[in-house]
Amino acid sequence: MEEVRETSAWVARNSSHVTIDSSGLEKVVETMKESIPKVEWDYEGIHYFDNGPLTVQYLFVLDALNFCFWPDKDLNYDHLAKGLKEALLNDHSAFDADRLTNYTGPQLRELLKWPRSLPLEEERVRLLHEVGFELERSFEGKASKLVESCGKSAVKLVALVTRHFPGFRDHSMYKGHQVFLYKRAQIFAADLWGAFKGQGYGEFNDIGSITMFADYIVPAVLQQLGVLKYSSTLANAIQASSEIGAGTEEEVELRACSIFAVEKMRELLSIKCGKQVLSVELDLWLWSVGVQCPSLQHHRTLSIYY
Ligand SMILES: Nc1nc2c(c(CN[C@H]3C=C[C@H](O)[C@@H]3O)cn2[C@@H]2O[C@H](COP(=O)(O)O)[C@@H](O)[C@H]2O)c(=O)[nH]1
Repeated sequence: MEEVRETSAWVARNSSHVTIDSSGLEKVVETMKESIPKVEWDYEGIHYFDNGPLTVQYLFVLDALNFCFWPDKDLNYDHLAKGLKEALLNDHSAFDADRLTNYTGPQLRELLKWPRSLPLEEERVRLLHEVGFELERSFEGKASKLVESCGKSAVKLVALVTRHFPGFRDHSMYKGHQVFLYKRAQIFAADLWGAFKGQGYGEFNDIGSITMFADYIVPAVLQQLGVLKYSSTLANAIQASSEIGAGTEEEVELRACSIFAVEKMRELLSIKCGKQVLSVELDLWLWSVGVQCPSLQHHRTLSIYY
């Protein structure tokens, strides 16, 4: 994703609140010299998988809803994945395109077995409708058709998803520049690659083009590792759990600098240790470290993008 890499690098060069500490970065790479931590996709055992097109439909619905869990302190990503998996095991047609266009908030809650309103519930429902409607209109109702039309290119898949589904157009304006972050579109490609182990629906000749997925967990991990440094105002706001507005300089910098830092980490691993590693692999390792650390303080932004 050249536009994600280039625009994130531009933010990192012009950043006011977040900086990348090169000695912190080198230290982390140093610890990885011996062995690069490798985390298995679905190490948690929470995902639906049947090696076929229904898995693709599951992953697309999952990533359409893969954002903003923190406003409910008891809710997390695992609930979404497990809930959707259960729903599909109980009813194989639960994610048929025509069903997706009709879900209501209470039905979505019931599907996920969640006892109260979901964060940004109306947006979640709207995005499900958008997915169902556009899959039906352009892809015979099937996310697998969308993937098949990408000729084993993750870059094409991200382009196609963002072209057809406005809810996946994760971008911001920053100091007069358009910045592309594309977290959920890229993670969809990565989830396919991980779930299908690089084969079939998960075969992409250019998986190395995907960047890390700028969410709220990985920036916090990078900060804890000493790779990212925050201005004192930003550090205090995160510490106090104050909301950081979507599209503010602080928010864009947190996300874009994380992308840039992981790209630098990958480059350094290659230069210093001769080890070729994918940003997707670094991302999963960093994310798994973050979600296993309950005291991690992350930034709080209400957003449909991550
Ligand atoms: N960068 C990055 N962010 C990721 C994921 C994943 C899950 N990936 C699946 C793929 C393989 C694994 O086996 C996982 O099952 C979720 N998130 C983000 O985290 C946040 C949720 O946090 P919490 O509220 O604590 O549950 C939220 O923004 C969510 O969008 C990832 O891989 N990378």
